[in-house]
Amino acid sequence: MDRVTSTENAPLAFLKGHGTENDFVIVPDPDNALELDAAAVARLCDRRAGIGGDGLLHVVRSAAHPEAKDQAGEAEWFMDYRNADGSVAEMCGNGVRVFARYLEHAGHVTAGEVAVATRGGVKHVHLDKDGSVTVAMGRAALPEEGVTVTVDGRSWPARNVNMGNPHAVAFVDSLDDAGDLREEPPYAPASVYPDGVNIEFVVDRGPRHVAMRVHERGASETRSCGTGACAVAVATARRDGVDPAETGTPVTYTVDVLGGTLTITEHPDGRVDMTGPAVIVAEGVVDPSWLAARA
Ligand SMILES: N[C@@H](CCC[C@H](N)C(=O)O)C(=O)O
Repeated sequence: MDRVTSTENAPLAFLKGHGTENDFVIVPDPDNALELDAAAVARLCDRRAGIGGDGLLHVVRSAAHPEAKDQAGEAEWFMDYRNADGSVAEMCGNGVRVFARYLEHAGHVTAGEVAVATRGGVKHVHLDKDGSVTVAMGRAALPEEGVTVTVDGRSWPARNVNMGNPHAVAFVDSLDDAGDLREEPPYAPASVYPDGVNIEFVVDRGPRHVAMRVHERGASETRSCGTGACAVAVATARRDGVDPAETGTPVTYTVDVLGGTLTITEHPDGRVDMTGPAVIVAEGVVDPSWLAARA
């Protein structure tokens, strides 16, 4: 049974937003009154039968959510992130920028700094006056073990990078090498990634400039992935023999995604910042009879 609310089928307010065309259904629920189970999330994210999105941003006050209560002192709002298939993820880089844009849109915060609680810890987001949004993503973890990524019988060595969520970054000759990722999903070993993995395919575009495609865990191919772009920038820096911890100088990569461009800076202490757009495109109400039919 799909469960959108536990007690009633009241109209469900939503917004739609995107960051470099990584698009999200936004569901404001300050008091955590809704019971959004996996099936309900998948219905809302369905591009034909629902609203459509790569994921869903459930906007809840940290104090009202059992997974975020301990972050409430630092961040008033919790991004309860769900993938399009209804699965839960630790972090979403584009999502947290769009989440901050929503908080501004709704009048909960003004332009400037906002702290957002996530399953990957509190993220500090800066809403710039020029419309771009920068998020301090934290540090990347790069386990030494290499992994292999396979698509349709072809394999590439890949770098294992964790940005709070898992990534495998493979350097390829052409972005077309990955083929039709929606038809033929890529594979990376479950022994390394027991909870699944986001897989990025990367080509060089110029000095400190790359382009990527991504197959997201729980969402198939998307037009952008913020945590993925950070993983790609850090993996590319190491491939290029650049480590800010050794040089003492920040390094910035431009990462082109299918839906735009993200700018990623890694600092000498390992912190990674990401800058890109975040846009609210629509808001509305889900038809109560549609909700009722699904309940
Ligand atoms: N699109 C997101 C990542 C969303 C979560 C991911 N699919 C996962 O399961 O880890 C981003 O912008 O980072």
